[in-house]
Amino acid sequence: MASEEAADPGVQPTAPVDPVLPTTTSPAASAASTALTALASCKKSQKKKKEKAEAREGAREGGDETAGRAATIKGLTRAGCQALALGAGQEAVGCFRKALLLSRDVVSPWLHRACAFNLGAAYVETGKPKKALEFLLQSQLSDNESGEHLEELYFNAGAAQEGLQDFSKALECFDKATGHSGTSEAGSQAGTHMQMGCCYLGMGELARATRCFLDAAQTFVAAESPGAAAVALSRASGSMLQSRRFQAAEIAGVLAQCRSLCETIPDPALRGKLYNDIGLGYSQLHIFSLAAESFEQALRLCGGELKRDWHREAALLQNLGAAHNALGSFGTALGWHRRAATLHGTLGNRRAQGQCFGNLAYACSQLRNHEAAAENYLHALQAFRDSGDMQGQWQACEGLGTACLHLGDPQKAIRHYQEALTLLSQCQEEAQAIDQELFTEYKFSVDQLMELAGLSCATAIAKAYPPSSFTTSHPAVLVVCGPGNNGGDGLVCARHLKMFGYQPTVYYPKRPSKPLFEGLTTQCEKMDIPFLPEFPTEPAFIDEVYGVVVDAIFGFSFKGAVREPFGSILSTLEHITVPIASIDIPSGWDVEKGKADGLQPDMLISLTAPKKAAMHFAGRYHFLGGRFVPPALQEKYSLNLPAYPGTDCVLQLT
Ligand SMILES: NC(=O)C1=CN([C@@H]2O[C@H](COP(=O)(O)OP(=O)(O)OC[C@H]3O[C@@H](n4cnc5c(N)ncnc54)[C@H](O)[C@@H]3O)[C@@H](O)[C@H]2O)[C@H](O)CC1
Ligand SMILES: [K+]
Repeated sequence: MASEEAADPGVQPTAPVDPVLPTTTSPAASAASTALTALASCKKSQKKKKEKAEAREGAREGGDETAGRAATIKGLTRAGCQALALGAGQEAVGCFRKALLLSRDVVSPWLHRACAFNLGAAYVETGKPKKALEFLLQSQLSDNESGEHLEELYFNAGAAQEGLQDFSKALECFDKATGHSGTSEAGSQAGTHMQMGCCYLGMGELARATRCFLDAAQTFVAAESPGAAAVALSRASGSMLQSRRFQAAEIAGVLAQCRSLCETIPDPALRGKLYNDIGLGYSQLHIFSLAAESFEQALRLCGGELKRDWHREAALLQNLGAAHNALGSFGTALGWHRRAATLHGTLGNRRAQGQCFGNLAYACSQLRNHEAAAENYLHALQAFRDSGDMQGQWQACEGLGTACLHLGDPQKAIRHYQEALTLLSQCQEEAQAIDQELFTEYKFSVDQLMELAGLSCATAIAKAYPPSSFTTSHPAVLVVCGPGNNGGDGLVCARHLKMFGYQPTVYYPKRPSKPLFEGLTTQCEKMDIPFLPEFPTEPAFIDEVYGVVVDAIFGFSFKGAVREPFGSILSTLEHITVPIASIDIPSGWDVEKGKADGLQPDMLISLTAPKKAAMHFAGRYHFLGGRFVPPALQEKYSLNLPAYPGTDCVLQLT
């Protein structure tokens, strides 16, 4: 079971994840670490740069400037460098700013630019990319500057653009930096590759990101920097896992290389962090034996009593327990679960403690100790109640019900199962409550949200199925729209697809007579989007004419057995071979439980947040769209949504 997610005590636990150290698998985490890496790299080049600036300044000040002013600039520059080296970014900014002001009265334009560069680079360091760019631009060096100086300038400008999440501009700068890197050390070239990898991650281009990280790793190995090389490999494995386009053996190879480099890293903290990331990587690959070994190695490096990282230790204990559950070595798992639960309890991580109790209960039930299982499910239930985790609560109740059945108390089991059902329906009601609140409290209108939802769908489709990937003569898309808002999303999606250069055709058999839907229909008609009078009954016909089918038939309000004409439509769609992109939920699926013998779309675009049924989605592309839930509402309902990259309206989840 996942330590970051609710316990799933009734089923085989899934891969563990680390609640303390986010991996690079979610764009949210990658964006955060992008910024950190950028700053860390800058720091190094910064230091080098300040030293050079000092040297240059010393060499050129000459007799033209008053000796006093030049000496002050020199002193300020040195103080700025020292402040940077000590991590006092603000202080450094203050020194460099004063130096820049003084340099304005100095005749040497070169000196002025050097001071502007220092200030710009310090702003990169302090996480103020906009300001950084302003001064870096003032420092434009001339063409006859040495390549190394230009490399530094472009590197910092790239880091600033990256900070502003303008990844394509950042990549342009990094590209220029590598173009001027002829004589620079291999390490700095590899650093630029790392930054480029982070940019590609931010853009959701995972294969390119992987290539950059792997290139960086190779260069770091050649430069005998095992720590940096291992970090690069760890990032590479993260993007490979996220992209789902790589074979498990390839990813395992990268993890193994990373692991062997770890042995030579002297810094125990970095080694521990990397072993943990490697363990998470192996867990995602379901290689739980190597995951458990890696977590144990990380655990041994958690630090001595004085600077022990208790939070990391708790996460590692939890992950170790989860890995042993997954291996079926329940006897071994018990000890890890108990230690994890105790430590999380001491640290006040009540929800994580509930997850550990849930895992412990599951292990006990597998060992047929149903009394211990029931006791631990009760502890889990209480912890989930305290932390407001509804999903955890119904799962614990379900586990309790099963334990009671085994203990020969069917009446008690029924009561627990009933409670589980009530909690489950409350989860569903919660999703509807968010929906309601968006309209009533936050004063959004349906058409506003529908526009954003439909735009997300068209964007995700364009990302997964670019026109060049179509085997039909035109990028023809069939959009099948149902009678509710899901159908409305489909109409908006069709309109945006047309704007993106696709050739959508709509089938819309049940049209509500409401201004919203009538308006959307007219908009499509005015854009020359054809509406089919009949649905093609032959799956082969659909396969021949269209490259993608958008399923906008039913969303989260679908209930019961499918009524006509949608029953026949869905039966036909079940037999087509071209990819189906389902909006919000594959139509015909139970919102919670899915439908094993129903539509099996190639793509799912979850709106607002993935619905429970999304767990059963087995297609290639899962996107999240509908970037409109205000932060306060996300917080109120503990949505824990991953961060969207930059200004994108969609986020690729798998
Ligand atoms: N707030 C949001 O997150 C937004 C979600 N959007 C989209 O809206 C749908 C949910 O829309 P809703 O109108 O509530 O319902 P549906 O489209 O799922 O369908 C209701 C429609 O279907 C009929 N129906 C129900 N069951 C059956 C059945 N068994 N057989 C036949 N017909 C059935 C019912 O009578 C209604 O007519 C959500 O999933 C998102 O896609 C918004 O667009 C943006 C905001
Ligand atoms: K749908």
